[in-house]
This record gives sequence, C-alpha cells and structure tokens, in this order.
Amino acid sequence: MSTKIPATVVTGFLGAGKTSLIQNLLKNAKGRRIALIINEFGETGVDGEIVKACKIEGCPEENIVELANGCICCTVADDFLPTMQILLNRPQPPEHIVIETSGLALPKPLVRAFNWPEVRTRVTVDGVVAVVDGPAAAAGRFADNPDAVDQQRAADDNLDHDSPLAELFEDQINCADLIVLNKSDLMDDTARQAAEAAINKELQRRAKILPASFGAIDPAILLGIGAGAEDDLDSRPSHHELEGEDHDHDDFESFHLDLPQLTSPDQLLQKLLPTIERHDILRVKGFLNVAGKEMRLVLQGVGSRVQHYYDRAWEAGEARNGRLVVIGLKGLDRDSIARALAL
Ligand SMILES: Nc1nc2c(ncn2[C@@H]2O[C@H](COP(=O)(O)OP(=O)(O)OP(=O)(O)O)[C@@H](O)[C@H]2O)c(=O)[nH]1
Repeated sequence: MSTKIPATVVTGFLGAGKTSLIQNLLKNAKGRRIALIINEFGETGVDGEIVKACKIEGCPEENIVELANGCICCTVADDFLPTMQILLNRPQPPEHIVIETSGLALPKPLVRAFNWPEVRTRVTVDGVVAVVDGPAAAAGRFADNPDAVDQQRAADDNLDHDSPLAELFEDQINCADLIVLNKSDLMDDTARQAAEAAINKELQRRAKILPASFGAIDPAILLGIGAGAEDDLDSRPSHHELEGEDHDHDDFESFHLDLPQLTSPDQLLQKLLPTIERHDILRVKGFLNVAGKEMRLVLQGVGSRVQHYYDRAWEAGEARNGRLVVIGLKGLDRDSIARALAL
C-alpha cells in the first residue's frame, strides 16, 4: 500500500474565493497536519498574510509557504519543486499539502510537475479543485464575446486566441476533479443555473459541481478525492497544450500603490469604486492604515464588488504601510489610476 502524501491543487480565477476556501479547510481540518503553498500574481503577497493572520490552530506559520516569483505554472522547476522537497524533508512531513495557484495560473503544468521523480515517489495529486466565481460566470464574464474577439483580432494580427479570461476559465475547469460554484449567497436560482450552464458549456470531462458560499465545503469532500491526477493528464484538456503549455501572462498586468494613512475607509472607497469601473480593474487587494485604529484594514475588490474588514492588530515595530495590489488586463493606465486614488 502506497503511503504517498496527498496534495490538493486549488485553482480558479482572480478573486473566485480560493483563499476563502482554504481558510475554511484549515479551520476545519481537525488537527490534520496540512502544509499550504500559496502562489500569487503580483509581487506583493496578500493571501499568505491573510491566512497567517487567522492564526489557525494546527496550522502554524511555518506550514504556510509563499511563492511570489511569478506564476507557479511557469516557475515549477525553480520554485515549486525545491519548496516541495523542503516540505518533504522536514523531520515531520505534512500529512496533506494544499497548493493555491495564482488566479492566472494553468493547473495542468503544475499537476504534470508531480511526475518529477523526486516528487512522484512521495506525493500524489489527490485532486484538483477549481473555484468559480458564480456571479461572474453567470454574467458571462468568462465567456467569449464573439464581437470583442473579432475586434481584438482585427486590431492585432498576432492575437489568434480567445479572450484571456475565457481561456483561463476553460483550462481551469477542464483540469478539475471538483468544481466549486462559489458565492452562492450572491446568486438566485436563475443566476445559479446560468453559472452552471456556463461551466457545462466548456466542461469536457466529468467533474462534480458543488455550490458553496465562501468556499465552505466539508474537508471530508475536498480532501481524499483520490484522483491520482498526475497519472490522468490526458483527460484534462488545455488550450495551451499546442503552445507547449506556455501561456501569456502578458495578457494581464499588476502593480502596487503605496497609500498614506486614511482618515476613514470611505475616503478611499469613494475614489476606488469609480476607478475600478472606469479602468475595468479585475482585482484589488491589500492592507490599509486607518487613523486611530489599532487594527490593520484588509481591502478586497473583485470587479466592482469591494469588501473591507479589520483583520488583526498592527504588530509592535511593524511599519503601518498601506499598500494595494491592482490587477487588470494589459494596458492598465497606471498613472491615471494612481492619480485617481491619490489621497
Ligand atoms: N459574497 C461572497 N464573497 C466571497 C465568497 N467567497 C469569497 N468572497 C470574497 O471575495 C473576495 C476574494 O476572495 P478570495 O478568497 O481572496 O479569492 P481568491 O480566489 O483567493 O483571490 P486571488 O488569490 O486574488 O485570486 C474576498 O473579498 C472574499 O471575502 C462568497 O462565497 N460570497
């Protein structure tokens, strides 16, 4: 009987709810020793910081490893494999490994990396979980708009692919064993059906679709799928196969903005909401320093939906720097976004 350590790959577009799902998983892991590898797009790590701030029992900070040097699917050899080896060579190796890929990553090259000899003998991919932003799928955010694609192609002869959002969506769900239709709390029956239809239209393999809010899925369902995905790559079609799995991060870009102390969250929100709309910003996230508050403010924006909450007290000696990561399709007008958000 093999005693390979199971690993779960969590994929899904920017802001779909991957970190929320993992937080919920860790909180309900009932003492199971889970190591978490987090990869983010953009040079500033926010997700890892948020999970660490939860101080989840049984998940000490040293079990959370952040890979911030690029998209995990393109840096497997440099980043991911050495990290895995360090985890596996610990005196007490993890009982389960969870990998949160960046919202722009292709899961398949990562799954393929589990066939590397040093990893293959000790770990198996128990399952690939794709988290889908239900309301965004229902609104057709990941569907190709034929007119827009034609216009893009007309404007640039080199562009021979579908919209980058649609391609990622298709690759992510078609690598999955379990698809989490997240943000159910924001969907009525019609929206849920539209989201499921959007998934089924592109899904080319059998995968269970499970609705959830904030990724709250019983760990007994998430873990222990037993897929052995590294042995089953052929049933996981990818757009990027023909391109040697290369994919174009140049379709997206990210930058960060340093922000001074706020008098109140509203001071920023009033400027942020119209700026997100005007520049079609896909994702904003980060930490802010609010005058008179001992706690750090987390700000999370997915499209035009923005949330904020205080997560933990600033620590003694910690610089109370406000910083937001901004992600969008290539061509973001950084200067005018910075000007619009200047305080
Ligand atoms: N209403 C609602 N909000 C959600 C749900 N799941 C996540 N969110 C919110 O959506 C935002 C993004 O959630 P994350 O869990 O950080 O998403 P992510 O996929 O990890 O994001 P990236 O790592 O940036 O790609 C946060 O503000 C969450 O609170 C949900 O089921 N319902």
